[in-house]
Amino acid sequence: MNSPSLYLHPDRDACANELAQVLAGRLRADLQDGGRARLLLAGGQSPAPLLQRLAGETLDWSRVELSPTDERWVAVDDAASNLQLLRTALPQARLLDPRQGQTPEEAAQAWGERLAGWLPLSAVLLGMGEDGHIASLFPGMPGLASALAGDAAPAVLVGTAPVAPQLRLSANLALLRRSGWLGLLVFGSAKRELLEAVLADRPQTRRLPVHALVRQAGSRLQIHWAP
Ligand SMILES: O=C1O[C@H](COP(=O)(O)O)[C@@H](O)[C@H](O)[C@H]1O
Repeated sequence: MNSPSLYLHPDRDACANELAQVLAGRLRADLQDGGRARLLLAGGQSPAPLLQRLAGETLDWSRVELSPTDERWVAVDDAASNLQLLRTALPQARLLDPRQGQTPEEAAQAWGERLAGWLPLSAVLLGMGEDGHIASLFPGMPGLASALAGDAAPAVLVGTAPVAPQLRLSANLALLRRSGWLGLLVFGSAKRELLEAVLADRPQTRRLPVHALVRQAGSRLQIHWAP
Protein backbone atom coordinates (compact mmCIF):
# COMPACT_ATOMS: atom_id res chain seq x y z
CA MET A 1 0.00 0.00 0.00
CA ASN A 2 1.13 3.57 -0.66
CA SER A 3 0.83 5.04 2.81
CA PRO A 4 -1.01 8.25 3.64
CA SER A 5 1.08 11.25 4.71
CA LEU A 6 0.95 11.74 8.47
CA TYR A 7 1.37 15.32 9.75
CA LEU A 8 2.05 15.54 13.48
CA HIS A 9 1.37 19.07 14.73
CA PRO A 10 2.62 20.36 18.09
CA ASP A 11 -0.84 21.61 19.09
CA ARG A 12 -4.39 22.07 17.79
CA ASP A 13 -3.88 25.74 16.90
CA ALA A 14 -0.89 24.93 14.70
CA CYS A 15 -2.89 22.15 13.07
CA ALA A 16 -5.87 24.45 12.45
CA ASN A 17 -3.64 27.16 10.97
CA GLU A 18 -1.92 24.83 8.54
CA LEU A 19 -5.07 23.04 7.48
CA ALA A 20 -6.93 26.33 6.92
CA GLN A 21 -4.17 27.45 4.57
CA VAL A 22 -4.11 24.13 2.70
CA LEU A 23 -7.89 24.09 2.28
CA ALA A 24 -8.07 27.75 1.27
CA GLY A 25 -5.36 27.08 -1.33
CA ARG A 26 -7.39 24.22 -2.82
CA LEU A 27 -10.52 26.34 -2.94
CA ARG A 28 -8.70 29.29 -4.55
CA ALA A 29 -7.25 27.00 -7.22
CA ASP A 30 -10.75 25.80 -8.18
CA LEU A 31 -12.18 29.33 -8.08
CA GLN A 32 -9.46 30.70 -10.33
CA ASP A 33 -11.17 29.90 -13.64
CA GLY A 34 -14.37 31.64 -12.52
CA GLY A 35 -16.10 28.42 -11.54
CA ARG A 36 -17.18 27.04 -8.18
CA ALA A 37 -15.32 25.21 -5.46
CA ARG A 38 -16.99 22.31 -3.65
CA LEU A 39 -16.08 21.35 -0.13
CA LEU A 40 -17.27 18.68 2.32
CA LEU A 41 -16.26 19.13 5.97
CA ALA A 42 -16.56 16.83 8.97
CA GLY A 43 -18.89 17.66 11.82
CA GLY A 44 -18.39 16.79 15.51
CA GLN A 45 -16.01 18.60 17.85
CA SER A 46 -12.64 18.47 16.09
CA PRO A 47 -13.16 20.97 13.22
CA ALA A 48 -14.09 23.95 15.47
CA PRO A 49 -10.63 25.65 15.60
CA LEU A 50 -10.08 25.00 11.89
CA LEU A 51 -13.45 26.51 10.92
CA GLN A 52 -12.60 29.67 12.80
CA ARG A 53 -9.31 30.00 10.87
CA LEU A 54 -10.89 29.09 7.55
CA ALA A 55 -13.55 31.78 7.97
CA GLY A 56 -10.73 34.35 8.11
CA GLU A 57 -9.32 33.31 4.71
CA THR A 58 -9.89 35.84 1.94
CA LEU A 59 -11.62 34.17 -0.98
CA ASP A 60 -14.90 34.47 -2.86
CA TRP A 61 -17.02 32.45 -0.45
CA SER A 62 -20.14 33.15 -2.51
CA ARG A 63 -18.75 30.65 -5.05
CA VAL A 64 -17.82 27.99 -2.47
CA GLU A 65 -20.44 25.26 -2.09
CA LEU A 66 -20.23 23.59 1.27
CA SER A 67 -21.94 20.63 2.90
CA PRO A 68 -21.03 18.29 5.77
CA THR A 69 -19.58 14.81 5.15
CA ASP A 70 -22.52 13.46 7.15
CA GLU A 71 -25.43 14.70 9.18
CA ARG A 72 -27.38 13.70 12.25
CA TRP A 73 -31.14 13.39 11.60
CA VAL A 74 -32.10 16.24 13.93
CA ALA A 75 -33.61 19.68 13.34
CA VAL A 76 -31.33 22.01 11.40
CA ASP A 77 -30.94 24.32 14.41
CA ASP A 78 -30.25 21.48 16.86
CA ALA A 79 -26.88 21.77 18.61
CA ALA A 80 -26.03 18.26 17.34
CA SER A 81 -26.49 19.23 13.68
CA ASN A 82 -23.29 19.19 11.64
CA LEU A 83 -24.80 21.70 9.19
CA GLN A 84 -25.47 24.07 12.07
CA LEU A 85 -21.77 23.91 13.00
CA LEU A 86 -20.80 24.89 9.44
CA ARG A 87 -23.54 27.52 9.18
CA THR A 88 -22.39 29.21 12.37
CA ALA A 89 -18.71 29.22 11.37
CA LEU A 90 -18.96 29.86 7.62
CA PRO A 91 -22.26 31.65 6.90
CA GLN A 92 -20.60 33.33 3.90
CA ALA A 93 -20.36 30.02 1.99
CA ARG A 94 -23.18 28.53 -0.13
CA LEU A 95 -24.44 25.87 2.26
CA LEU A 96 -26.25 22.75 1.12
CA ASP A 97 -28.51 21.29 3.81
CA PRO A 98 -28.55 17.47 3.78
CA ARG A 99 -32.26 17.60 4.75
CA GLN A 100 -33.43 17.38 1.14
CA GLY A 101 -36.52 15.29 1.95
CA GLN A 102 -39.18 14.57 4.56
CA THR A 103 -37.79 11.19 5.56
CA PRO A 104 -34.13 10.13 6.00
CA GLU A 105 -34.46 7.85 2.95
CA GLU A 106 -35.84 10.64 0.75
CA ALA A 107 -33.20 13.05 2.04
CA ALA A 108 -30.38 10.55 1.44
CA GLN A 109 -31.51 10.05 -2.14
CA ALA A 110 -31.93 13.74 -2.93
CA TRP A 111 -28.80 14.95 -1.08
CA GLY A 112 -26.82 12.19 -2.79
CA GLU A 113 -28.04 13.38 -6.19
CA ARG A 114 -27.04 16.96 -5.38
CA LEU A 115 -23.58 15.87 -4.22
CA ALA A 116 -23.11 13.65 -7.27
CA GLY A 117 -23.49 16.85 -9.33
CA TRP A 118 -20.57 18.36 -7.38
CA LEU A 119 -18.06 15.63 -8.33
CA PRO A 120 -15.13 15.78 -8.40
CA LEU A 121 -15.06 17.74 -5.16
CA SER A 122 -12.36 20.34 -4.46
CA ALA A 123 -11.61 19.01 -0.99
CA VAL A 124 -12.99 16.65 1.64
CA LEU A 125 -11.92 16.81 5.27
CA LEU A 126 -13.06 13.87 7.39
CA GLY A 127 -13.02 13.35 11.13
CA MET A 128 -12.72 10.06 12.99
CA GLY A 129 -14.26 8.77 16.21
CA GLU A 130 -12.32 6.74 18.79
CA ASP A 131 -14.26 3.70 17.56
CA GLY A 132 -12.77 4.11 14.06
CA HIS A 133 -15.87 5.58 12.40
CA ILE A 134 -15.52 8.20 9.68
CA ALA A 135 -18.35 10.52 8.58
CA SER A 136 -21.40 8.52 9.83
CA LEU A 137 -20.04 5.14 8.75
CA PHE A 138 -19.86 3.21 12.03
CA PRO A 139 -18.21 -0.16 12.70
CA GLY A 140 -20.76 -2.96 12.47
CA MET A 141 -23.70 -0.84 11.30
CA PRO A 142 -26.18 -2.40 8.84
CA GLY A 143 -25.16 -1.70 5.24
CA LEU A 144 -21.54 -0.89 6.15
CA ALA A 145 -19.95 -3.26 3.62
CA SER A 146 -21.71 -1.62 0.68
CA ALA A 147 -21.06 1.87 2.11
CA LEU A 148 -17.32 1.11 2.09
CA ALA A 149 -17.14 -0.87 -1.15
CA GLY A 150 -14.38 0.42 -3.42
CA ASP A 151 -16.48 -0.07 -6.55
CA ALA A 152 -19.73 1.46 -5.21
CA ALA A 153 -21.38 4.35 -7.04
CA PRO A 154 -20.99 7.63 -5.14
CA ALA A 155 -24.10 7.99 -2.97
CA VAL A 156 -25.54 9.01 0.38
CA LEU A 157 -27.00 6.41 2.73
CA VAL A 158 -28.96 6.28 5.95
CA GLY A 159 -26.62 5.21 8.75
CA THR A 160 -27.02 4.11 12.35
CA ALA A 161 -24.77 5.36 15.15
CA PRO A 162 -24.30 3.44 18.41
CA VAL A 163 -24.99 6.67 20.34
CA ALA A 164 -27.65 9.39 20.09
CA PRO A 165 -28.59 10.88 17.73
CA GLN A 166 -28.61 7.42 16.14
CA LEU A 167 -30.22 8.18 12.83
CA ARG A 168 -27.66 9.61 10.37
CA LEU A 169 -27.14 10.49 6.75
CA SER A 170 -23.67 9.86 5.37
CA ALA A 171 -21.80 10.09 2.10
CA ASN A 172 -20.39 6.68 1.20
CA LEU A 173 -16.65 6.13 0.86
CA ALA A 174 -16.79 6.18 -2.95
CA LEU A 175 -18.26 9.70 -2.86
CA LEU A 176 -15.85 10.94 -0.18
CA ARG A 177 -12.87 9.74 -2.22
CA ARG A 178 -13.89 11.64 -5.37
CA SER A 179 -12.00 14.73 -4.36
CA GLY A 180 -8.92 16.63 -5.48
CA TRP A 181 -7.74 16.74 -1.87
CA LEU A 182 -8.62 14.28 0.90
CA GLY A 183 -7.77 14.81 4.55
CA LEU A 184 -8.44 13.28 7.95
CA LEU A 185 -8.32 15.41 11.11
CA VAL A 186 -7.66 13.64 14.41
CA PHE A 187 -6.88 14.89 17.89
CA GLY A 188 -5.68 13.12 21.01
CA SER A 189 -3.62 10.11 22.03
CA ALA A 190 -6.40 7.50 21.80
CA LYS A 191 -7.08 8.36 18.16
CA ARG A 192 -3.37 8.41 17.35
CA GLU A 193 -2.91 4.90 18.81
CA LEU A 194 -5.83 3.66 16.77
CA LEU A 195 -4.47 5.27 13.60
CA GLU A 196 -1.06 3.74 14.11
CA ALA A 197 -2.69 0.32 14.46
CA VAL A 198 -4.62 0.96 11.23
CA LEU A 199 -1.49 2.11 9.38
CA ALA A 200 0.29 -1.03 10.60
CA ASP A 201 -2.66 -3.06 9.25
CA ARG A 202 -3.27 -4.77 12.61
CA PRO A 203 -5.92 -7.49 12.03
CA GLN A 204 -8.31 -6.13 14.69
CA THR A 205 -8.56 -2.83 12.75
CA ARG A 206 -9.55 -4.38 9.44
CA ARG A 207 -13.29 -4.15 10.15
CA LEU A 208 -13.09 -0.40 10.85
CA PRO A 209 -14.31 2.23 8.37
CA VAL A 210 -11.06 4.21 8.82
CA HIS A 211 -9.12 1.11 7.73
CA ALA A 212 -11.07 1.06 4.45
CA LEU A 213 -10.35 4.77 3.99
CA VAL A 214 -6.61 4.33 4.54
CA ARG A 215 -6.41 1.30 2.22
CA GLN A 216 -8.47 2.80 -0.59
CA ALA A 217 -7.05 6.32 -0.50
CA GLY A 218 -3.41 5.36 0.17
CA SER A 219 -0.97 8.19 -0.53
CA ARG A 220 -3.81 10.50 -1.60
CA LEU A 221 -4.84 10.81 2.06
CA GLN A 222 -3.31 13.44 4.35
CA ILE A 223 -3.73 12.69 8.06
CA HIS A 224 -3.39 15.72 10.34
CA TRP A 225 -2.96 14.96 14.04
CA ALA A 226 -2.44 17.10 17.12
CA PRO A 227 -2.43 16.18 20.85
O1 LIG B 1 -20.42 11.80 14.77
C1 LIG B 1 -19.47 12.29 14.19
O2 LIG B 1 -18.22 12.01 14.62
C2 LIG B 1 -17.05 12.23 13.83
C3 LIG B 1 -15.90 12.48 14.81
O3 LIG B 1 -16.25 13.57 15.65
P1 LIG B 1 -15.28 14.18 16.75
O4 LIG B 1 -16.18 15.01 17.63
O5 LIG B 1 -14.66 13.03 17.50
O6 LIG B 1 -14.27 14.99 16.02
C4 LIG B 1 -17.25 13.38 12.85
O7 LIG B 1 -16.16 13.42 11.95
C5 LIG B 1 -18.57 13.20 12.11
O8 LIG B 1 -18.72 14.21 11.12
C6 LIG B 1 -19.66 13.31 13.14
O9 LIG B 1 -20.97 13.26 12.59
